[in-house]
Amino acid sequence: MALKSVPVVTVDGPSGSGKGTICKLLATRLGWHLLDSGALYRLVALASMRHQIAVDDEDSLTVLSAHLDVQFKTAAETDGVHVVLEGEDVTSTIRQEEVGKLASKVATYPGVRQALLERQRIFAALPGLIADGRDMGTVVFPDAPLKIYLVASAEERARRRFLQLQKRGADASFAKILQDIQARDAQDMNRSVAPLKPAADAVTIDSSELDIDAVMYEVEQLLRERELV
Ligand SMILES: Nc1ncnc2c1ncn2[C@@H]1O[C@H](COP(=O)(O)OP(=O)(O)OP(=O)(O)O)[C@@H](O)[C@H]1O
Ligand SMILES: Nc1ccn([C@H]2C[C@H](O)[C@@H](COP(=O)(O)O)O2)c(=O)n1
Repeated sequence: MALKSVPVVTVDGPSGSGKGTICKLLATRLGWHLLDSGALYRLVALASMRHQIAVDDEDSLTVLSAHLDVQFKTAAETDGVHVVLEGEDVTSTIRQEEVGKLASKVATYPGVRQALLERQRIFAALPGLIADGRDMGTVVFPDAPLKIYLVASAEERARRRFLQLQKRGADASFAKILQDIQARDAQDMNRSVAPLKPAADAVTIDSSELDIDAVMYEVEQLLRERELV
């Protein structure tokens, strides 16, 4: 009897384009698994801070990535997935801006990326996987039947982050957020290994002028066209 292959939908794109939002909604609607690959790079960054590993010590960062003690806990009684690093719940800590910036830096190292590759691939399980990241369609799941490249202008992404921070009551400067987004784009797009770029067979969706429902509508159309639902 032939084994049933696992359908994977990849969603790649720059920071703040809405990947996380769309992937969570899709995974919930379809009842599929969800891979937040950025969380893995953020975990390496956080663990390196805690173990005082220098940001330029690629060898130690590679060893750290290969032995990362992490659990993703989904419990019916909790709200979504909880990320546990070395026994401690770090779900909100890994979302901090400084952790994201360091994640983008450690993600430039080939050894770190290689160490995390298999950890990402094992998320592919029936009934299907929604994979959120920068290299899901190009490197991690090159055979995925649907690849989406979600973009939005840097100004619109900065506006969304600004609103998000304002809602949380955080002090935020639009100019600084825009500058950080542009710096992160440059680092993620220009690294030599697995840079952020659309896969040759990806469908690009520009969400600059689309709300979340409109993006979901386009994605669900694509799922139907590819007979994935
Ligand atoms: N189409 C949209 N229209 C308006 N706001 C949006 C849209 N998509 C996402 N947002 C909002 O933009 C913010 C960033 O979205 P999200 O965290 O999903 O982006 P992301 O691409 O996953 O970013 P990162 O890669 O940095 O984790 C959130 O506040 C989200 O609610
Ligand atoms: N597949 C991935 C996912 C993430 N990264 C790096 C680059 C990002 O700037 C950083 C944080 O990601 P986020 O949580 O903001 O999506 O991690 C990567 O290189 N490859």
